[in-house]
Amino acid sequence: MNSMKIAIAGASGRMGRMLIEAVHNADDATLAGALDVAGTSGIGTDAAAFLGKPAGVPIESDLAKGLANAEFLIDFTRPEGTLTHLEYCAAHGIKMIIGTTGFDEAGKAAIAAAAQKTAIVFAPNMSVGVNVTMKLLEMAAKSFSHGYDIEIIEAHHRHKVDAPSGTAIKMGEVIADALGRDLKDVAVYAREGVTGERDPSSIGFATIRGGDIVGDHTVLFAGIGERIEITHKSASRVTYAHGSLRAARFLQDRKTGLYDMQDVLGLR
Ligand SMILES: NC(=O)C1=CN([C@@H]2O[C@H](COP(=O)(O)OP(=O)(O)OC[C@H]3O[C@@H](n4cnc5c(N)ncnc54)[C@H](OP(=O)(O)O)[C@@H]3O)[C@@H](O)[C@H]2O)C=CC1
Ligand SMILES: O=C(O)C1=N[C@H](C(=O)O)C[C@H](O)C1
Repeated sequence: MNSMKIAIAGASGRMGRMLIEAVHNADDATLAGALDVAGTSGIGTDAAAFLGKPAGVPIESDLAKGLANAEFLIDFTRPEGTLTHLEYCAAHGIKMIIGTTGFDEAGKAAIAAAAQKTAIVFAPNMSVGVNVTMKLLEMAAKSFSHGYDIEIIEAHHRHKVDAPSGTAIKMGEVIADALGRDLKDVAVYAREGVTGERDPSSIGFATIRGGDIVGDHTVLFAGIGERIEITHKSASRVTYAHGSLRAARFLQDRKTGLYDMQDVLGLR
């Protein structure tokens, strides 16, 4: 069996460390590189030192050095970092698993363009549970298409920098698609002051940030006399790391193309 040679971007980050541990524990993967931002304290240190099991892989800021031995890059960083890595990976045929959230339309278009040169899985949430929840939401949205107000509530840790979460936005898109609406037309991201009555076609978002919440998402379908809540709660980031490794396995025999976790998990 060929071991997948995987590099990790954002190696010192919350997800970066979780991914390094997951690669270390996987029978079919080898840590082949690690990237982080120039000038940060981890540069030059062993990427797996925090596990007490050095891997002989230094954290690099130079992409040519950090990706010299890599077939895959798993990237959970920030949009500007991912887009820099994307250009290099597309030029060198390195497959990407992108978990970063917070891209604007131009960033998403750049990822789609790069997927003509290399194979990419791009998803705001790599957990099996969230991706199955997306299917439940599609079914629920069709059933509750009239008479039910739809609100998406998400909660994350105090360090999260983007809002609403990429997962919440994706849930909104899935629901809007199922209802034949365009999320851009119906999303309400904030309410304050005299807002007027709720537009029945709108999809509302509410964001909570606090403590060490890993990631909670609830979609509320509120009708007259009843309400339905579909909730997913992450208790550990390990599910995102394991999903990322499934995505790498899925890309093994693909050279180009843009995929998401629905493709990886056979849920489409
Ligand atoms: N798809 C999914 O399943 C999941 C997605 N995420 C997303 O992953 C991303 C990272 O989350 P998390 O690990 O919690 O964040 P962290 O802030 O803990 O880690 C981010 C890492 O990326 C590095 N980084 C920051 N800016 C750049 C840049 N411009 N270029 C290269 N590297 C950079 C950081 O370095 P430094 O510390 O030096 O700034 C850090 O090492 C977020 O967008 C989050 O929403 C998170 C969990 C699951
Ligand atoms: O930043 C996080 O932590 C998470 N981000 C992703 C998102 O924005 O949806 C996925 C998960 O909820 C954790």
